[in-house]
Amino acid sequence: ICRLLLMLIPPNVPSIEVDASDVMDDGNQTQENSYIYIPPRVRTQQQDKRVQCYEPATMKYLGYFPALSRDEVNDRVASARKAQKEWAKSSFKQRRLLLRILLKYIIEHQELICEISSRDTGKTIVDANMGEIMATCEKITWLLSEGEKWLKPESRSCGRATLHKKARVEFHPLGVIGAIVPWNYPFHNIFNPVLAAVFAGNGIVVKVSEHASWSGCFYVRIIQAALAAVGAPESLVDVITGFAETGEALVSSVDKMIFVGSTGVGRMIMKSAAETLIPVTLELGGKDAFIVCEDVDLDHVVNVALRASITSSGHNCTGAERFYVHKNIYSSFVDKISERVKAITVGPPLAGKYDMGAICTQEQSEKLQSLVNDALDRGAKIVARGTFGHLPEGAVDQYFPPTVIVDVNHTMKLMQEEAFGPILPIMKFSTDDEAVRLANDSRFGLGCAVFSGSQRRAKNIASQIRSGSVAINDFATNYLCQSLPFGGVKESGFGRFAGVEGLRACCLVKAVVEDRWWPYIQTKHPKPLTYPVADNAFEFQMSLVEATYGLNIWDRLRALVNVLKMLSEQNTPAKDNSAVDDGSKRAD
Ligand SMILES: NC(=O)c1ccc[n+]([C@@H]2O[C@H](COP(=O)([O-])OP(=O)(O)OC[C@H]3O[C@@H](n4cnc5c(N)ncnc54)[C@H](O)[C@@H]3O)[C@@H](O)[C@H]2O)c1
Repeated sequence: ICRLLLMLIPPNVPSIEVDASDVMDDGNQTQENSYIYIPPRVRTQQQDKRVQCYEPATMKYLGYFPALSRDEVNDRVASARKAQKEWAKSSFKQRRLLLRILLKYIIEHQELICEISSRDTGKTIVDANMGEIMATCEKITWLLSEGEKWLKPESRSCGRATLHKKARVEFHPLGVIGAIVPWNYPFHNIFNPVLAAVFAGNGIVVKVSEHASWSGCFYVRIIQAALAAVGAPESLVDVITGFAETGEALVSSVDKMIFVGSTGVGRMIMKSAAETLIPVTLELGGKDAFIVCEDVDLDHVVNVALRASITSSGHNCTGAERFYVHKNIYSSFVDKISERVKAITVGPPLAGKYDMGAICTQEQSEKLQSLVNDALDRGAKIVARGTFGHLPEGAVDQYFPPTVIVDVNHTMKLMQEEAFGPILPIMKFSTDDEAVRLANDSRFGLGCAVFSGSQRRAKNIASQIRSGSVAINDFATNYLCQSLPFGGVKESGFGRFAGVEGLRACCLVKAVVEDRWWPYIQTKHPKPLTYPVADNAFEFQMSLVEATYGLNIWDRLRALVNVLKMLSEQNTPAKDNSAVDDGSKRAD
């Protein structure tokens, strides 16, 4: 009752001021663009020294940030390390206040956060709100209510040999965590590792993507303002900009790496981490299956399928990328989804009401087209595409409409490689076993969704899919349950970054034992085992093992009697051990 009453009293959470004047001074995309960015045809690299930022939806130039050198990265990590020494002593009360301040700011500034994300990535503000804000608020709320519970020392049972002990696991901060993150959710991708790391008492330095540095450099101001408000050093959390070299420098200077990105780069991160032997969490690509049995409510599933593949222009690691639909409803599913896709409007998200925005990079747009071309060359057919709105001149190549493709099979790259875009390839299946086989025929294993009118049938299929998560009769809702771990298997990576497992993965997990009845009962080595060991030491040890662990009570009792007998006998210490000088002589 007290808890309930307390919930009715709004907590006194201070507000923070974050200067956004420079980021929002020219945010209206309906205005004439005077400065259009033309990205170089070759991929930008570290030697360019600058990370150039532009709006994917309009190609309007946003500015640049430095590509930090190894020394500069080391300096940033050193500052975070210094700050962490202080923060490690903070109470959970102080850490919760930090989270509440952030939550308050986020809720009061949703529009600002979403517009900035939209400008930097090309997604709509509705998608930004769903993917950036909601997921982050869920994480904060979960940490507020359960974070301390999962980081408190946890009692563990003692074994038979250590009945006189108390055992527990303690969760200490690791130090400074490094995170290298992609561009798809620039707000959430920063907040997600930062919240867990800082709540567990760590410092953290996040290397943002070269394709979403502009927003990242604003979002970190929010975190630093909140740190200042709770009296913590601002350098505890930092955001750094650059390309691969900057990322590599980060890997070699931190105590743990959280990498979220492509499988290829994940491999490189693991190699670099081997040098300093730090733990790594690899959250890599996906090619999630979306299985639809014949007994579903088709209209409902079509709605979910569209969100699963088109949200955030399809830039989702757990986006639905392979649709397997039962042969009995295959045609109706294809017809319904095609009709809906044709009505989806695509355009610059801040210039009008569009369902889907731009593709974040031109490179990504080209990759989507090449996957589609490969499929078409091998006999696939496009049955529906979304509708373009008024596309800004100079940014036309940034748009790729949602595309429904049929007659696909697993020889096509489209069914094997991650697309990370709004493409819906649909295949039919005849039996549940076939659906499982098709879903598992992938290098990736991140998420999966299974739909059936029978919950039991859906669960049965889901249990056979080799993936880090599965949503039954829904899509990716596991990500909104922030108590759950998130991560994959196979080429989707390993380690978990959300939930209890993700929070504890930010910790030095320390096993501690101490005497239960100190100082009255302590470990005392039995006489035959004290140095120099007795002649019957091995016999004694064997009896001790049987008396402690034997399966049969009579054998255990017999062994116990033996143990007691040997203890009571005069234990003759092995004589003349010093004579063993050349390794060949044995004591008498
Ligand atoms: N599993 C997940 O949770 C998850 C979530 C979001 C995105 N992703 C994946 O991210 C990918 C898309 O993002 P991306 O194109 O930005 O990925 P990416 O792998 O190209 O880049 C990710 C980050 O790694 C950095 N980087 C590149 N080379 C590096 C190196 N040698 N050493 C250190 N850092 C280096 C980049 O600068 C960037 O910040 C997709 O594969 C997607 O599935 C996974």
